[in-house]
Amino acid sequence: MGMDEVDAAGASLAPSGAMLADVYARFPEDSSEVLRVERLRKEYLTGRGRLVLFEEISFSVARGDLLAIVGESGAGKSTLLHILGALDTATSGDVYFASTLLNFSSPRQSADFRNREVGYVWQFHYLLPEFTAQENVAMPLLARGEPRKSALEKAKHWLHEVELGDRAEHRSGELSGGEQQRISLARALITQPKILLADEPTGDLDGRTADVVFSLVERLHRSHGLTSLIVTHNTALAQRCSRVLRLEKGRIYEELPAVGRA
Ligand SMILES: Nc1ncnc2c1ncn2[C@@H]1O[C@H](COP(=O)(O)OP(=O)(O)OP(=O)(O)O)[C@@H](O)[C@H]1O
Repeated sequence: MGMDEVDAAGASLAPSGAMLADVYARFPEDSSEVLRVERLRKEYLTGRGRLVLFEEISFSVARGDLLAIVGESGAGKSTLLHILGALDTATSGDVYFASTLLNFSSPRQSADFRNREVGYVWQFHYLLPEFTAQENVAMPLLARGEPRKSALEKAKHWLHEVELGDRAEHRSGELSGGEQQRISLARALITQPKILLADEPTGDLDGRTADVVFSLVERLHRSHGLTSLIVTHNTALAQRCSRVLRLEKGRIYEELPAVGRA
């Protein structure tokens, strides 16, 4: 498969240091660029010296992209996803969200960005086993202070969206791995995030269950007009995405679409 190194798109950029509040004000509905990464570098200082994970990587993500991030174990895929979701910071380089530089001056500001704009699904679901499926899905809204009744109503709706409407009262610990992952997808989407970030969402599941969960991600991605970035080792699932970015030896490459892929 041929690979082309990705270039940053040439759209105009907001002035450096623009405040987070601007993100909301400046997100025009017809804007097609959701994320832009410019010359991103991440390194760790370890006991054995400097570990450069990636350097000078640049790419942009358009609204509606279903983008797979692939690469060898240890290539830095999770780290990249964490930086894009404001859970980690780069050593240098910039991340723009809707043309505005993410430049948080406090942990509270970055938490606010995450809570409003980003939905996360992890390989391990992090559901609270003693709480019902409905309560788990409602959790991000309850954490924001939304009244319990309306948070639970919305959670019921999202459980239907992931085809688990009949499991609302079940404790999450009583459900299967695939069902728990569908609940964590509903929990990620209940806040109606602008981007969905998923780190190996099917990594813990058998092949058939992985297919069910991924098909659900595809359907919700389409029906809710999401922009989704998915780290995966599963090449068959990656090939079902609209774009595939490969992290390799500290650089990022866009894989050309397979012949015949839509
Ligand atoms: N805080 C840290 N300090 C030092 N090294 C770290 C730290 N966090 C991660 N690393 C190293 O960075 C590298 C990339 O980790 P990362 O989890 O991003 O890779 P990955 O591509 O997602 O791997 P996998 O596919 O195995 O999950 C690893 O070698 C890891 O040991």
